[in-house]
Amino acid sequence: MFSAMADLRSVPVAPGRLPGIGHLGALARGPLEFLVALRGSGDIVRVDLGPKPVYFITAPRLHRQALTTPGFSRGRIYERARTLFGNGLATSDGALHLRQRRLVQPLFHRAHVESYLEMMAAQARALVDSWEHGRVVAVDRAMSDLMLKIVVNALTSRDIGRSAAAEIHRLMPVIMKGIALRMVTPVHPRFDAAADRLRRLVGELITAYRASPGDGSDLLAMLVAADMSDEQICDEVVSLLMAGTETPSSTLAWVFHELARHPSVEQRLHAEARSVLGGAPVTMEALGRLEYTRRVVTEALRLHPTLLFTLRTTQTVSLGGVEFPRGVELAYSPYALHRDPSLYPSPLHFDPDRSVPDAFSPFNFGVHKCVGEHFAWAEMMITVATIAARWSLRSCGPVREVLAIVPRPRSLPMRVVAR
Ligand code: HEM
Repeated sequence: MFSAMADLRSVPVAPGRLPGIGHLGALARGPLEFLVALRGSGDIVRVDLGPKPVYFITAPRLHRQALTTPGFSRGRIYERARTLFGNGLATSDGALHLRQRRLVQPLFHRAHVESYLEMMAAQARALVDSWEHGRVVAVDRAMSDLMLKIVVNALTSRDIGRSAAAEIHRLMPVIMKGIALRMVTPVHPRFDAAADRLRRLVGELITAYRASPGDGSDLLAMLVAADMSDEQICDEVVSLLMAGTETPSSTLAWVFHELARHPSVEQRLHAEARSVLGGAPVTMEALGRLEYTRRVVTEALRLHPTLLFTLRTTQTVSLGGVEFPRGVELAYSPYALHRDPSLYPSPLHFDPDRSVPDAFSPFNFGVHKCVGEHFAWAEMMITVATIAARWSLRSCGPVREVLAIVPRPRSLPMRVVAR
């Protein structure tokens, strides 16, 4: 029968392919540059990274289409992540994912997030109160620590969670540091010990919550009250710790890096933080008035997003005029999509005044859209405004971007200057 669809052989192959190793060499030489350059070869481009080719979606309209059409599962990165972190919302797929999404999503509704604003503001204030004029602080580490504190506090606010919280703070940096290596190696003793301990610790917390449910106001109490096994709750907690710390902390580190390079942006931001917050308690309504702060964070999310997501077809799917049979690997890079000059003129320029197109969605589209989006906006806006109202952070030298799930500054020492 005649089909207007082209088959896989029609998809252009990325330049730099070598016999035997495919594109591994080109990718190793400059992974970020390689991904950004793919769009020059077509809307969908074949990359050979092992025995099976991966088809990279480079056109923003196809990216949205792929995420909102049935026929895709999450692909190889998530399969690997599942063996390490279990079947929580951030890694699960299909019917199990939908069931979990129905249970977890209500916990992140605006109204619930509102109940955490005071805690978020108190944590951000404690950080800025600990700084002194002239001191150099590791802003990347300060942001990771703050974002972890906020998630852990939202998860467990009761006394029985306090000692567990301290240990989670010790374990998470070990896990986050080892994750990239552990994804490609069969063992990693430090990572494995920390991940095991984390699961045991969360298991003990769940037992304590079941024995004494408390007033049910924190996330763990709500998970325990939902219809889930202990193992499933443990997977959800690990999932939230993993998904809920790295991305906002990296985004915030980039915000302060960009502010130091753009004094006029910084001035506007500072003026807004003072006039809107001005010592008043943080409310959703006040966050809504931090319009310029939102633009600054949005621009950091555009320029410094997640590197890569994978997909796999679960049935025959038509995309961009090509017919993909079942079992084909696809991928897309928000990092590359957000640097497409047809959508973002002068894409490397940090410009909070640029207008963003519908295709822009740092929290993604479709069934896996970030469940923590409201939470993330609240904690990031509160952090930026709280710091900006008191301090200016000055650069201490050049900053290198490192390859990671969310490419982040290698280290970000900055000098704290009183305003
Ligand atoms: C700057 C901050 C954040 C960004 C840019 C971000 C981005 C994303 C993106 C792009 C996805 C979709 C992944 C996919 O398609 O497979 C996602 C999913 C998810 N995020 Fe976030 N996220 C952020 C903060 C958070 C926070 C603070 C939490 C929780 C406290 C969170 C929890 C999750 C979870 C559980 C999922 C999986 C949702 C699902 O598959 O149903 N995220 N996030």
